Amino acid sequence: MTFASPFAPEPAHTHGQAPRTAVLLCNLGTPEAPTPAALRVYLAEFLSDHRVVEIPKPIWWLILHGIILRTRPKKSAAKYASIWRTEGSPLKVWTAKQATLLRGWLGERGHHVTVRYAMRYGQPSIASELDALKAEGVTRVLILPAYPQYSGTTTASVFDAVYAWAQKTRTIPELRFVNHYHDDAGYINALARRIKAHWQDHGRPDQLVMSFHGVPERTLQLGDPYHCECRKTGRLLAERLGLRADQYTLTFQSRFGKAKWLQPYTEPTLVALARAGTKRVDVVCPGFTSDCLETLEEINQEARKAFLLAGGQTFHYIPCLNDQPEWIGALSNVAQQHMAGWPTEIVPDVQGLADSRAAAQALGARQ
Ligand SMILES: C=CC1=C(C)c2cc3[nH]c(cc4nc(cc5[nH]c(cc1n2)c(C)c5CCC(=O)O)C(CCC(=O)O)=C4C)c(C)c3C=C
Ligand SMILES: [Fe+2]
Ligand SMILES: [Fe+2]
Repeated sequence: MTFASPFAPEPAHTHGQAPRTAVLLCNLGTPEAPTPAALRVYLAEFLSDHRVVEIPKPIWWLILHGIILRTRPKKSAAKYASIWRTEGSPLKVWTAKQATLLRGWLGERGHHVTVRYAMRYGQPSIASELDALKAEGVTRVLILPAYPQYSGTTTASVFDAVYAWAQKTRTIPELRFVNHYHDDAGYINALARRIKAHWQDHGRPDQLVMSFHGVPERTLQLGDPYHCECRKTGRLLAERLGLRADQYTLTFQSRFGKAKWLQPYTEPTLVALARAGTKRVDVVCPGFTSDCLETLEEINQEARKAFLLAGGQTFHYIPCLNDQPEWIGALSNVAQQHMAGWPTEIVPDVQGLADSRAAAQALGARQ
């Protein structure tokens, strides 16, 4: 008598194979299309994550399914439609490009490292990409979140998805996790280069606003390091740009729901700056490594409108790091530091491979 195994069957032909290393670049996720139906699927998965919304599950389930998923998909779909590209959602387009460039960057430096990207919500999922890496013979995986600042709502949720996959997997690859790189010199340098290049072409603003995605203020009280890490990124970036404290402002955007979130809020700050007579602001979003809905629509459309309506004269949005070479270099450095001790040269173990194949065949195992 045989029982169904709780672990998915997997090929035995990788037994004895030399270690092979991969980097999995993990980002948030995005809807499949800018339509209410696709938004409903995306938001249902995203907002059901207890890491993202910490309200007790039964109460939240009623609010989510009774109210939010009936109204928000249509509104959000219209916003996504305004930024959608022929190739798809900007977040996915940029993340995919970063993975390709990172693979090339590491390859040119003599490392045989596979690089793939995955999305925490939607496709390609973290589980499907880890399965694909295993099928390619990868035995060591570095999980690299696309978030420089650690937050329980984002970084930890990526890790949850990896652990959930591992719990269903028989042969788990060696895993390493990058928690954060909010103060990495390469990352700060890439941001500074981005901003300086903008100022070379367009002159300087009266005020530089550094806008980070917000989180509920309660997460800070409960010990989440996110607020501190955003502040540190902001301070290091200002130092790198030679800005005085009165030349920049750090704010938090994308508030969701009625609770207090980290302050100051981005849009009210921009309105207050305009009312106080600030003529030109430049807004940069250092916590977002790819342009997405929150930067292209919320900042470059909505916040721009609010600033100009309140009497501001000039609004510049400085794009995210996206495919900037200095940024890809910084990302590759972060990855390499975390792969220390992991050989990244492939040395095929031909005899070991033949032995394990023969042994598996003799037992009738899957090939
Ligand atoms: C409900 C609570 C939310 C928390 C907490 C939150 C934290 C958080 N989010 C990002 C990065 C991104 N968020 C994006 C979109 C987005 N975020 C929320 C809600 C929370 N985020 C929602 C509901 C949405 C979807 C859009 C909408 O309906 O408003 C995106 C953009 C995705 C895209 O497809 O372009 C990013 C990126 C961080 C970094 C963060 C905490 C630190
Ligand atoms: Fe968000
Ligand atoms: Fe702090």
